[in-house]
Amino acid sequence: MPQQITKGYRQLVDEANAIVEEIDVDRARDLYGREDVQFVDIRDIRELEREGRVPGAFHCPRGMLEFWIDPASPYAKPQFQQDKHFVFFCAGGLRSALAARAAQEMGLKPVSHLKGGYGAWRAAGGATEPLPPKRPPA
Ligand SMILES: O=S(=O)([O-])[S-]
Repeated sequence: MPQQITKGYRQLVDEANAIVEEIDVDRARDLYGREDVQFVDIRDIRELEREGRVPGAFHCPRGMLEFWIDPASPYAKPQFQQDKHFVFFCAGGLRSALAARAAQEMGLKPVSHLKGGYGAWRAAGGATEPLPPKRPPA
C-alpha cells in the first residue's frame, strides 16, 4: 500500500515562511559583506562544485545544521556562536526556508532566508566564485 503523506513539502515550506523572515535578493545584497551578517549556504557540496559559491558564505550542509548550531553538540561550529544576523540560502529558497525555521526554533537570531536562493542571487549579479580545486590526498 502506498504511503499516505499527510503534510507535503509545500505545506512545510509555507509554514516555515509564515514564521521566518524571507528576504529578497536586493535586501540580501544590502546585508552581504557586513561584519554583523553571516551568510550560510546549506546546499550539498556537489551543488557548490557545480554552480560555485558566494564568497564569504559559510557552507553548512543541511544535514548537519542542528548539530553545527547547538554548542552542546560535539559537532558545534564557532560560526554559529557569533552574535550575527544569519542569512540562509540554498539553490532555490525551499530548503533554506526549512533550515531557517529549524535554526530559529533552536534560538538562533536573527535569522532570514533568501527567496529564490543562489539562483536568484546569481541572476541578480550577486558575487560568486568557483570552488577551489580539491587538493589531492597527501
Ligand atoms: O531547496 S531548493 O529550493 O534549493 S530546490
